[in-house]
Order: sequence, then structure tokens, then C-alpha cells
Amino acid sequence: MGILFTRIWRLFNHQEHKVIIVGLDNAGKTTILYQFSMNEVVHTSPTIGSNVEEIVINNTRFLMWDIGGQESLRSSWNTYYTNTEFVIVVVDSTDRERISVTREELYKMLAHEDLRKAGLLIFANKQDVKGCMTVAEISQFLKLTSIKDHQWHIQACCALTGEG
Ligand SMILES: Nc1nc2c(ncn2[C@@H]2O[C@H](COP(=O)(O)OP(=O)(O)OP(=O)(O)O)[C@@H](O)[C@H]2O)c(=O)[nH]1
Ligand SMILES: [Mg+2]
Repeated sequence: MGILFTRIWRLFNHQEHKVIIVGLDNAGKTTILYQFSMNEVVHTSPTIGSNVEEIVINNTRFLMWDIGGQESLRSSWNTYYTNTEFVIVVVDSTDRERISVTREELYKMLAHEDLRKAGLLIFANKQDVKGCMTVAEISQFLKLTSIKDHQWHIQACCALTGEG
């Protein structure tokens, strides 16, 4: 009976949660995607367009879209927004010069109608590099406490080791 129920449950519970991974070029988005999906550090080159992988966590399926972050590609991020439930913003914690660019892109995104209900996870990546910005600094630079209309969380991480 239990097995039957599980099978029926699986049959109906085939919904996938759409996640997009955005952030400036070189932030570590693709490295994070493959750390999630294969538990491996892959050799990456700058993403033109996107990569997509399905990952399953506790029987919940996530479709994760890793989108190229180069300047010329940012204007097309919005073509990925429809039905997105979670936005992961990856920040290169060593890149102090461009944190203001990340902030601009972040608020542009949060104002988009299609992301009205999306939850926000910010990865402060490259925490292995000495002298990088801390989670507290990044939170302050991004003015995260001013975000009232989205649920958000910031997490320190290192995509090379999978920590965080
Ligand atoms: N030290 C360090 N390097 C990292 C980390 N994560 C990624 N990198 C390196 O950062 C570089 C860029 O990583 P990618 O994952 O290709 O960056 P991306 O955000 O996908 O870049 P685009 O596709 O151009 O938007 C690579 O050389 C990675 O090995 C990390 O946690 N620590
Ligand atoms: Mg990439």
C-alpha cells in the first residue's frame, strides 16, 4: 500500500521548480551549477547563452538555468524569468570594483513583474580567496535589508570546494 501510494504520489508530483542562476561574468555561476549537479569542479569558459541541469534534492526536482553574465548578455536575462521560483545571484566576493554593477542588476531584476513572487538566494562566492568581501560587507553593499518584497538569504560559499 505504501509503495503504491509512493508511486502514485511520484506520478502526480512531477512538478519542477525553476531556478535561474545570474550574476556578473566570472562570478562562478557555471562552476556552482556543476558543483550542484555533479559534485565536481568542471573547467569552464565564459557562458554564451545558458546551461541547464535538473537536480533532485529530497525528491524535489529543480530545473536550474545558469545564464551567461557578460555585459552584452545581461539584457536578455529577462527572457528566462517566466515561471521562475528562485533566483540565485552569484557574487564574486573578490570583485569589489563591480559590486555596484551587481547591485544595479539585482534591483532591476527584483522590479521585474515575472519575478514578483520569486525567492532570492545570494551566494557570496570565492570565499577561499584571502581579502575577499565578507557576507556582511556584501549585504551592506547590496543594501539587502532594504528588500522587503522578496524573501532573501545570503550564503558564503566556495564553488571550488562545494563549501556553503
Ligand atoms: N578561487 C575561486 N575561484 C572560483 C570559484 N568559483 C569559480 N571560480 C573560478 O572563477 C572563474 C569563472 O567561473 P565560471 O563558473 O565560469 O563563471 P560564470 O559566472 O559562469 O561566468 P560567465 O559564464 O561568463 O557568466 C573560473 O576560473 C572558476 O574556476 C571559487 O569559489 N573560488
Ligand atoms: Mg558561466
